[in-house]
Amino acid sequence: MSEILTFKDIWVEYGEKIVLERVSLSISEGSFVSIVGPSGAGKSTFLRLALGQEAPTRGQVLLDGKALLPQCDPDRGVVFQRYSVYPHLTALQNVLLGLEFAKSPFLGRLYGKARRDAIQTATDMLTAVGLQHNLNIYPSALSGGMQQRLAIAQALVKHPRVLLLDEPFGALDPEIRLEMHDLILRLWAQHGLTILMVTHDLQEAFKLATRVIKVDKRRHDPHAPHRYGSGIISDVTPDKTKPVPLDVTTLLLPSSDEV
Ligand SMILES: Nc1ncnc2c1ncn2[C@@H]1O[C@H](COP(=O)(O)OP(=O)(O)OP(=O)(O)O)[C@@H](O)[C@H]1O
Repeated sequence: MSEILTFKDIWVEYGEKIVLERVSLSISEGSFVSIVGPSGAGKSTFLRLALGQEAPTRGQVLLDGKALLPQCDPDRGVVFQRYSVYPHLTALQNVLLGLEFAKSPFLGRLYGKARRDAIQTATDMLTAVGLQHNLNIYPSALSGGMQQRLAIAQALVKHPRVLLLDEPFGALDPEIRLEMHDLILRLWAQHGLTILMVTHDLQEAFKLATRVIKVDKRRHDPHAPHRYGSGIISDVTPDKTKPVPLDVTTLLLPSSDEV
């Protein structure tokens, strides 16, 4: 499998605070990578780097071997835990808007056949996530799970190659979470996506991902906690032939060459 995203010796610093240090990682096209780690370890920062929303202080992020442009582009789509969708637009308008801006960046509006085609594409995408009966509903009238389905449709309609998920199921009930797991695995396979997902839920990470990466500090200075940043302390390939063990924390213990 070819590499799609590469992080080369990344450092992220905010003033004196070092958030990430010496992070190097290659992500193969088609993989499902989950990033786990304690709160504040820099997981979302990782996603912002992959999205191009933020540039590293040092090091490089490459997409297909080329430096990432400091902006979002159609190659990457993103879904956050909440507030990914526009509350004043219906489900259909939310998904359509992305297509209109992709095809008509200045006006953000399509006309005639181009608009009819875009409406069909948006409807198909909403059908793929199970929202075909809610096209004209506003997000406030959708359940949390349905809002996340809408956010996924909005991200996928532009056919990104990389889908970035920041705790996408974190606010959902356990039963809805399981439905969303099935949905995301189906879309991952159908669309040939590469997925990078941040989650606090280790069971979720091991169930969904083909690779689980833990970020945490490799070294601590008790007098100056901001002095050292997080790095990759373990990089695990879950065994998909076996059920996820109840206690997966032991699988994420740092290997001696990673500390
Ligand atoms: N723009 C910024 N300026 C200063 N510090 C920042 C900025 N953005 C993030 N940080 C700090 O970087 C650290 C990592 O933040 P990040 O949101 O990436 O962590 P996280 O692992 O995703 O945390 P959580 O699991 O709680 O969401 C935090 O200490 C945060 O306060």
